[in-house]
Amino acid sequence: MIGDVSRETQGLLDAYQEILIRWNTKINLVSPSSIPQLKSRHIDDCLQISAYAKPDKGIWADLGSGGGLPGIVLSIIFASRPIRFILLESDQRKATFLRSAIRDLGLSNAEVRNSRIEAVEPLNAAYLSARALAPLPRLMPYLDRHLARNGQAWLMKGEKWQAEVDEARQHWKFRIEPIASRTQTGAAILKISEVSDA
Ligand SMILES: C[S@@+](CC[C@H](N)C(=O)[O-])C[C@H]1O[C@@H](n2cnc3c(N)ncnc32)[C@H](O)[C@@H]1O
Repeated sequence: MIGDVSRETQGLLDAYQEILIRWNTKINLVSPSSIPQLKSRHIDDCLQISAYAKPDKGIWADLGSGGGLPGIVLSIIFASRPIRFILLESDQRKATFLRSAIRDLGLSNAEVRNSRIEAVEPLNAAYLSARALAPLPRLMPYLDRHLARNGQAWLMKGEKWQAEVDEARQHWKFRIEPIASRTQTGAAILKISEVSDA
């Protein structure tokens, strides 16, 4: 378990996992082989962000949400804050899943855009997240498009994160705070802000 959550929040996290498992038999939301470790491999992984991010208000854009990781997990955790979660997902079936899960969980703070990230109007998001979407050099134009000037991006990266940062630095200036993952050796959560062209 990462972080203490209320009984109500835990109930929503449990309900989300049940919905995800049910839909995963029809749509590949997460790798079927990872289902037995759904909590440790996926939910706790995403909960790490909530241990560090302290969002106060504004839009939180989750790019390439897929099965709702971390978008739905964070909208559950931050349900009592004045944050509006916008989940961007280009795959129609996954977007249908996300809308259904949001409705079933009663998450009034979350909405889905079934569109490509690069086709959505700039969101001016105070917060942004992405997990398993693309290498950092390909994420940077998305941050440039959707992150507000003083915004923070929370990117969940695998063990090659340092090489991705070095490559991204060739074209972009940004401030970075890497946080070692507690769920995957060598992986990191990158807090990125102050993005501009190099
Ligand atoms: C590998 S999955 C990761 C999903 C989820 N974030 C997770 O950690 O399980 C990447 C997701 O991003 C979506 N995606 C990829 N490129 C996209 C784009 N340009 N715009 C919107 N969604 C995109 C895919 O449809 C897919 O659901």
